[in-house]
Amino acid sequence: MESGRLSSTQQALIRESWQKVSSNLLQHGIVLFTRLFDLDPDLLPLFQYNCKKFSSPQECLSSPEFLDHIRKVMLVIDAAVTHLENLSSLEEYLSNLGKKHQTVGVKVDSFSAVGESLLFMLEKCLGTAFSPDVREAWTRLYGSVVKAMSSGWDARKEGE
Ligand code: HEM
Repeated sequence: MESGRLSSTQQALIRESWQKVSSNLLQHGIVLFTRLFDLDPDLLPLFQYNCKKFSSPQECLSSPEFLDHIRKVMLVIDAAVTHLENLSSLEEYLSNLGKKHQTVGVKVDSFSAVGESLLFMLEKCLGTAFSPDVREAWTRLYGSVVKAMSSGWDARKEGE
């Protein structure tokens, strides 16, 4: 995860745009995950707490355990924004996080829908301030996070 891939201008754009999102992480996280289930409803069954499957995205989005997952996701992104200049310090944590997601049945491919949902949420939050340059900066940052998480995947277990 080379922070060199993000220019200092891109880092500034990310920090500035995240300020608005971080004023209410949960609220914006709900926008992200609502979009994610629209894009890929098949992700819903991966979220089970006490072995109970949700019957609809709405039910999932109102469960306290799932709201906690939303907070967890947003805090990981927040940590990436805080460590823009030294993203490699998060590499080991993210690789382990990837491993955990493989264990619960997530496929690496599903992270692209998460990325699209992240951009959707940012656009909703920022409106016209979500310029092509801001989009490009976020696409790069998210790409680095996914790359680090994917390094935790054991290719032999994929598809099991
Ligand atoms: C395809 C999308 C995803 C699915 C289906 C998914 C699913 C899960 C599940 C089932 C768990 C375990 C239960 C729980 O803690 O709620 C979990 C844990 C977690 N997820 Fe995700 N997740 C996804 C994306 C992400 C992303 C993009 C991030 C961060 C960038 C993330 C961060 C976390 C964290 C921090 C935990 C807690 C890990 C721990 O207990 O140490 N998840 N995820």
